[in-house]
Amino acid sequence: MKIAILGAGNMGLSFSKSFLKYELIKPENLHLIIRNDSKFSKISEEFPKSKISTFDEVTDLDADLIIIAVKPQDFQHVAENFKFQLKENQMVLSIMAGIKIEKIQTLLHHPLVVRAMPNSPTLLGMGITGYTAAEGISFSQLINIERLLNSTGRSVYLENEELLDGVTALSGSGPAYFYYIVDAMIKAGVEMGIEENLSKLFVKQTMLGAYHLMNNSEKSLEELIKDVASKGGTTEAALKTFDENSCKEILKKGILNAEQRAKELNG
Ligand SMILES: NC(=O)C1=CN([C@@H]2O[C@H](COP(=O)(O)OP(=O)(O)OC[C@H]3O[C@@H](n4cnc5c(N)ncnc54)[C@H](O)[C@@H]3O)[C@@H](O)[C@H]2O)C=CC1
Ligand SMILES: O=C(O)[C@@H]1CCC=N1
Repeated sequence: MKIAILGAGNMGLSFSKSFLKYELIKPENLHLIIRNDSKFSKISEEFPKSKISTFDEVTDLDADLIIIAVKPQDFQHVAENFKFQLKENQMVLSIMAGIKIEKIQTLLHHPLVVRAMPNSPTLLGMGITGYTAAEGISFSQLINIERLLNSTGRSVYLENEELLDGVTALSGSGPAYFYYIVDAMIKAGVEMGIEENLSKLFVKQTMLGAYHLMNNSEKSLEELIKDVASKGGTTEAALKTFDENSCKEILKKGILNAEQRAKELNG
């Protein structure tokens, strides 16, 4: 299989590394397409055997799968400035937030589009991707794509494309919410006089341990909270402040706002 990555940024390169790591493609069969020359030498050092071209240089694209990993805001420009024609049997996999399959099909004049929403832990093979496909894509074509996605972590097929905006808001953006909470905890530690490095260690190990406990427990989240929060104790004092300030509601509101933004990105 030959794969072209249109937009070799964070996600495009994470995907590329996973495909090579799990030997799903040969490095010679990977074609990285970049906006301009500025990152050429850095990328060619990382991918010495792969083909690297700038967008304007590509006049013919010899790939079975083209992964579109540019920002949604750049997509229209990209689609209108293709110097190559997509061939009938080429598959397109978009990981752009918000942009619907129908819009991609229309702008690319091409029916074979799969839309996916990964997240940044794909870099470690620990991501999760929700994906859906245009009508007319065969089961075996879909399985091939799923095999690639699974090299970046887990993947879940969704029948209903509308849900992908929710997935974007939940797991696509999710790592940033997690870092945001971790950051607030580390800063609280520093304010209480704990050295920053130590505060980081306490918080990161707490998140790791709590994740595993949650994952290995039969108990509900409420019960797990109860296990930590002793009556009249410290945790209860913290949770009271969170509830008084509607923390959970605010987090939920933010996530719904992310979903709304995904819908707006389709234009
Ligand atoms: N960063 C994340 O955690 C996630 C991002 N996404 C989606 O992945 C896509 C890429 O996001 P990132 O990798 O974070 O952005 P990025 O900015 O790191 O990568 C985008 C790349 O596209 C390149 N580009 C722009 N125009 C181009 C052109 N005409 N030809 C070739 N390359 C061009 C840019 O130079 C840049 O390197 C976005 O559509 C985003 O919605 C999806 C899930 C998670
Ligand atoms: O923030 C964004 O728009 C992209 C989509 C999900 C994560 N990053």
